[in-house]
Amino acid sequence: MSRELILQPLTAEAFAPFGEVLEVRGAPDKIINQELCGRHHDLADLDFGTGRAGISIFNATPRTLPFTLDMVERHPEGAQAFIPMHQNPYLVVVAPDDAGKPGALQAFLAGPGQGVNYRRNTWHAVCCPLSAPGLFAVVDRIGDGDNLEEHWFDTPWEVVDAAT
Ligand SMILES: NC(=O)N[C@@H](O)C(=O)O
Ligand code: NI
Repeated sequence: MSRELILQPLTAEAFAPFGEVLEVRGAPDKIINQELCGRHHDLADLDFGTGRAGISIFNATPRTLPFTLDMVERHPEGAQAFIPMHQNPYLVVVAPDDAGKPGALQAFLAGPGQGVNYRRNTWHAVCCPLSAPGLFAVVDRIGDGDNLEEHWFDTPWEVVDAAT
C-alpha cells in the first residue's frame, strides 16, 4: 500500500519555505561584460555553518514516474544547491520539519533552467533526474561532522504526474 503525491510545477513562491529556486526571473540585477551578459545576482542563502562551500558533480541515474519515494534526508550543517547541467525536467520533493520528522510532503517538477537551493536542514528527496544525462553541479558543505540525516517512511509514497 502506498500514498500518492501529485507533482506541481516548481515556482519560487511555492518553494520559498524550503529554499530558493535558481532561475532567470525578471530583469538582471546588473548588466556586465560589455553589455553582453545579464547578472542575476546572489540568488541563494548558502549557509554552510562551520564548513566551507564545495562544488561537486552528481551523475544520477534517471528515475521514472510514478516514482516510489521511500526516504527523505536533510543536512543539519549546511544548505545544498542543485544546478542541472541539462535542460530536462527533474523531481524536487521537500517537507517542513515536524518535531524532528518530515511533515507534509510537496512534490515539484523542476523545468528547464531551474535549479534549487535547499535551505540548511530542509527535508528533501535525493537528486532525481527523469532522463539522461542526470548531471547536476552541486554546491554544498564540505567540513567535519555528520551532515546527513535520513528518514525512511514506513509506507512509501508514489510521486505521480498530475496528468495521470
Ligand atoms: N548525499 C548526497 O550527497 N546527496 C544527497 O544529499 C542529495 O540530496 O542527493
Ligand atoms: Ni541532500
